Amino acid sequence: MESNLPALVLGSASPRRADLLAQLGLKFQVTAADIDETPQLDEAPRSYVQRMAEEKADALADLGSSLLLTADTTVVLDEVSLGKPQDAAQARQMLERLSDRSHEVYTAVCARQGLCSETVLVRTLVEFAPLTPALIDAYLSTDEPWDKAGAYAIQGLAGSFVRRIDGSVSNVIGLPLVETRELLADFGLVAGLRGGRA
Ligand SMILES: Cc1cn([C@H]2C[C@H](O)[C@@H](COP(=O)(O)OP(=O)(O)OP(=O)(O)O)O2)c(=O)[nH]c1=O
Repeated sequence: MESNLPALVLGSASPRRADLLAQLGLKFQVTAADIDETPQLDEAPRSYVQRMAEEKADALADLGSSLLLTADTTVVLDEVSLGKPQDAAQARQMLERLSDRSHEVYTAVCARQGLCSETVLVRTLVEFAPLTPALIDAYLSTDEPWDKAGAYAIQGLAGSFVRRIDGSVSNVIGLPLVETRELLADFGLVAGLRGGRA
């Protein structure tokens, strides 16, 4: 049976995305797409993440008949994208701005097989509690802010920053599981959901 299924490839260097995709109980291979992630002038964050997910798929165009899955996540505050912090000063500034208010997290997921391509965009609203300077200092002394959009990881210590969340948590971590499962089903790949270890 399994040999009739399309081979699934996750086009991502994010270990979080690989862990989330594994939760669907599907076998897949991982390969990273290296693209220029510079936003275009006046590009809206929603358009930006969709373009990024699709350009990651474009960059891995030679995967033959495999079903390719790529994604991009950004944190949005006042209509402005907060990407990954470049240094500690930028990470601090992001966390100060996120403190005591709500922001949006968008993830775009692109599934592509041959000429067939579908992209979904998922939004989660996250409200942070007030973050004191001491708390931000302590957080910056960990590894967590690095390589994360908005300089935080909801799945780690920053889980205690979150007062309220409206929407998908997996979307914030980098791959919305409901929408990804449904997207893969559109391409005939049904989540395994067998042999769980939880
Ligand atoms: C907000 C938030 C982001 N993140 C991560 C998810 C993504 O890995 C990262 C956003 O960067 P992305 O550019 O979306 O992804 P990536 O560069 O890590 O991987 P690739 O482009 O190869 O797929 O931030 C968390 O892990 N937890 C969080 O709470």
